[in-house]
Amino acid sequence: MDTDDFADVDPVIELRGVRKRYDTGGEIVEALKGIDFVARPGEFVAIMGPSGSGKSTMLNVLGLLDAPTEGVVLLNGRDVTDLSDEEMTLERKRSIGFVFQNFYLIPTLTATENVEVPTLFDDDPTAHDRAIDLLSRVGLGDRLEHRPNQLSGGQKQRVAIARSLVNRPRILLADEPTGNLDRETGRTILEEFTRIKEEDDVAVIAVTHDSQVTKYADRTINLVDGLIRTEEDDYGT
Ligand SMILES: Nc1ncnc2c1ncn2[C@@H]1O[C@H](COP(=O)(O)OP(=O)(O)OP(=O)(O)O)[C@@H](O)[C@H]1O
Repeated sequence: MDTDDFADVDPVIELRGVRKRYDTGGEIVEALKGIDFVARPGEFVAIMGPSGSGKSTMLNVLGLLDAPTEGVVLLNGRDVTDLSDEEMTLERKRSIGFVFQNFYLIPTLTATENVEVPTLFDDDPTAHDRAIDLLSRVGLGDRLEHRPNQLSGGQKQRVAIARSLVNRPRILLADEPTGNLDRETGRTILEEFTRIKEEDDVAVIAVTHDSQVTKYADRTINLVDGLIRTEEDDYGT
């Protein structure tokens, strides 16, 4: 798909004029200083930038984990900026999956049970089969009953990816997804992201310091001091 094709697709998430200020006991830190950003289904966007430039803050705002101080967040075209915490949690659960650098798997649960965790309160009889299917898709069909300490780093990250997809999100947010992995394992995770965006039409957005990630991304946003400084795409424009 080139940029023009993407321009016809409605954004799944959009930030308009987003500012985020933190008040740390009198000292005001402005982590985001006016961010305009759009992600569409089926694209992979990398967010890079120096330490303290606002990457995690931006990811938290995109993930509805943190509300902007100013500006608007649109999810599937709907303004979700002023929703209550409860509504926000529901929207997050419906539309957004998270993958973190440290995997955050529960050590006492098997791979399948870990993938099922986000569905635990849903009384959804299909969740178990979906968990098995997702684990098979990420190449762990023969590791279903393994616990995290019986899995390699890359396998743990793949369990975390399967878990992030169990509620069929439209957006996958990843915070340093290759940060704790060797280069080759990181590559398999990035190939997984590519497959997910293509097959499931998910928007994948990853914060990273790893230049390998940008090779797989369709676009790379560079944040500097709370602002998008440059944007590069791989569409040849
Ligand atoms: N909860 C918070 N309270 C106060 N200040 C915060 C908070 N979270 C972030 N900040 C500040 O906002 C700025 C941006 O932080 P942020 O974590 O978004 O940067 P980052 O680009 O993700 O950095 P890193 O690459 O080191 O993780 C920094 O100056 C940071 O100190």
